[in-house]
Amino acid sequence: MSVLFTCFSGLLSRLQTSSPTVPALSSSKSFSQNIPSCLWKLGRLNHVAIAVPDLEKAQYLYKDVLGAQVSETVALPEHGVYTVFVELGNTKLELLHPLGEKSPIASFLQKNKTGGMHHICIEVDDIKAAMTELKKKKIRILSEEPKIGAHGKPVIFLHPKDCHGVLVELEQA
Ligand SMILES: C[C@@H](C(=O)O)C(=O)SCCNC(=O)CCNC(=O)[C@H](O)C(C)(C)COP(=O)(O)OP(=O)(O)OC[C@H]1O[C@@H](n2cnc3c(N)ncnc32)[C@H](O)[C@@H]1OP(=O)(O)O
Repeated sequence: MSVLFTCFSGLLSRLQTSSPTVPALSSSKSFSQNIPSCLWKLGRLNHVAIAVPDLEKAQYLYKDVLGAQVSETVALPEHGVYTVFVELGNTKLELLHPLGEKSPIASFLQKNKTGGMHHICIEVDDIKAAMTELKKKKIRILSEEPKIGAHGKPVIFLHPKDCHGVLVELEQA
């Protein structure tokens, strides 16, 4: 009962705050088709990841030129990356550099020689529920199970071709 109430009040607040450019609910669809899922929800933007060909130069840019707080380099062999986090207050940047021959960042940098935005990471409140629903909606998840990500929490990646050209990481909040 309380779940239903939460869903319904969430729907009402979305309807009340929706932008005028968002099309109104189609009267041809039944009301139940438009009830948003309530098993899991998106949270805040955790980070934006940037693949860089030279980690030291990128650290220099963010720390010494732009004056940001920049972490030490951490190796994450399970993901095939070196990571550096840049603290921005409301979110973070994650600088990524290839580690090992099979690194996903290596193939990305082959196509984007000077580096570029690699993925965005959004927090979710229930990553398993998210996986179940996204699979039903035919969004490709790039691993069978969540992996432990840079913050020691479970993460999954969604195929960029199913997310309008952006590789999306979901992290358990
Ligand atoms: C530590 C952790 C954390 O933050 O917690 C991390 O960051 S780990 C960060 C590193 N880990 C990951 O990225 C894991 C998830 N990534 C993957 O599974 C892979 O990198 C894929 C995204 C599936 C891409 O695989 P692969 O490079 O073998 O395929 P591919 O080069 O043929 O790419 C297939 C198509 O996707 C596009 N594509 C590839 N990478 C992309 C990206 N990052 N953003 C947007 N589009 C991308 C390609 O241009 C290509 O499009 P066209 O066909 O149109 O040319």
